[in-house]
Amino acid sequence: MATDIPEDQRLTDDEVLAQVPTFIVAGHETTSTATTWALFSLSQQLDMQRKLRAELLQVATDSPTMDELNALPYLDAVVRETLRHHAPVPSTSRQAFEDDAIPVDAPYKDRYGRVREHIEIKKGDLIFLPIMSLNRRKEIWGEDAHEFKPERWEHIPEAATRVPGVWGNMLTFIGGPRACIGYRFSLVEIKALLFALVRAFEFELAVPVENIKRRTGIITTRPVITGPDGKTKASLPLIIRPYRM
Ligand code: HEM
Repeated sequence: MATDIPEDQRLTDDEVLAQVPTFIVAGHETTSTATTWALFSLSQQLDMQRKLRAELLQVATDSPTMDELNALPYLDAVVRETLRHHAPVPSTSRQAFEDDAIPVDAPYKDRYGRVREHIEIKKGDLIFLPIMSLNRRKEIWGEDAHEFKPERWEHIPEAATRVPGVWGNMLTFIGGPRACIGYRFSLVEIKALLFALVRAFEFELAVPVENIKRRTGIITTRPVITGPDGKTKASLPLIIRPYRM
């Protein structure tokens, strides 16, 4: 690899190759799943799809720069809301290296009815992090937390400003030293995909929305439908028409 850095700091060819699966799973599936969910929500909320298209059509070029994409407020709100509402990685876990106490926002009752001021954990405990549930928490986002509403990003609630995620007042890319390293890249990828797709096409669901369920695999959560054979498969059937002004 690069010959202008000291040899002991260079990656070997094997080390470079070993990154490929990580980038395919961590980088490709997550971003494509996020874009799929964005199209799912925009196909249900045609007013939002039209509003987004109107904004995108004001851009004078078919190949905008990253800065041009990032300057589009409604596109930004749609991407934020997609990643909040449909967190492609809906949960993860951590294991405690040592006994510890996790601070909580407000006292709570444990399963024995005792009031607790923090969560006690022991070395080795596994801690499940319900990313999507936290992203949709009514105590943070209000009564409409379970709705897809890009407009909420015009004024986010005060409680959301305290969410310790690495990006966007949500836990979609988690936080701390092992947060997602690819989130900036992913955000601009999703924006570029939606820019090209929503400018050129109109999207509508091809099956009743009740037929589309959510299934979580090892990492990502995707839309699935049940086929005539009774088997579910990852799919989002859409009717796609070229957009004519
Ligand atoms: C919408 C898109 C994405 C989502 C929702 C997402 C989400 C996440 C989450 C939740 C983690 C933490 C996993 C854990 O430790 O339990 C993570 C880690 C990671 N992500 Fe992403 N990611 C996305 C896109 C990307 C992209 C585009 C790349 C690379 C180009 C990437 C590369 C990585 C890598 C390498 C890690 C491991 C970091 C570490 O352990 O230090 N991700 N991602």
